Amino acid sequence: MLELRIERLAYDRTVVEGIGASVAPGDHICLLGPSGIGKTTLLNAIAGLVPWLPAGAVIGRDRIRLAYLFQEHRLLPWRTVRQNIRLVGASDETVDRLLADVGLADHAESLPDQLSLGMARRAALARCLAIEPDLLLMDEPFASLDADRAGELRELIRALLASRPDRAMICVTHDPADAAALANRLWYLDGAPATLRWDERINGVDEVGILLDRLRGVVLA
Ligand SMILES: Nc1ncnc2c1ncn2[C@@H]1O[C@H](COP(=O)(O)OP(=O)(O)OP(=O)(O)O)[C@@H](O)[C@H]1O
Repeated sequence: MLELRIERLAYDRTVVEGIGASVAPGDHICLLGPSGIGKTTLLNAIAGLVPWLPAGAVIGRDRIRLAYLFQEHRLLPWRTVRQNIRLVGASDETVDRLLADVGLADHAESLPDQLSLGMARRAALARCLAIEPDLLLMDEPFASLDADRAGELRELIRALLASRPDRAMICVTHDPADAAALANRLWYLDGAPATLRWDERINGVDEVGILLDRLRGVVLA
């Protein structure tokens, strides 16, 4: 689906370098790493939001549909939830179905400012799904939510991923619980400049625990 050959991502200094990896349909990747290491920068590069990245750094993106759930909801504040989702080309019927899926059936005509943080994030997720993405990128989708809301949203995303097995996902997170719930592959970004120190396929919560123990070994080594 995607081939990453990213030599360098730099602002005033090089943040990330030497990323070589491929992403296949059905990959559910959690991208972990210390704060400020470059996870969002890498996700942005994958999304095509780093304009100076040379052609050939991310191969295959032009052949897939991609949606990005940003940390902020990025809904247009002067449009209703329905209008925001219709902007990506969804019919009213699709909007209603997706809003029901994310538990916002009663909020189609609300403005984003009338929603709580968690509700706005679910509305943004519905907009992502309206794109029918082959690859769903998410940047800390559970950040700033209380444990109950985060758990609900995690469960919702897990169910949505299960409903279309060939869809791929890359989710930036700090929380190993997200990896346990959502991932079948873990990436760990670390170093200065940062690179993928770790790229492991996983399968099941026990294995996540074992891998995270090994990962702690890598981090502490
Ligand atoms: N637009 C920018 N201009 C200059 N430096 C930036 C910019 N965006 C990010 N950086 C720097 O690049 C580094 C990586 O930032 P990035 O947001 O990608 O890290 P992260 O791993 O996603 O962090 P966090 O886990 O805290 O969200 C940081 O040192 C950050 O200060």
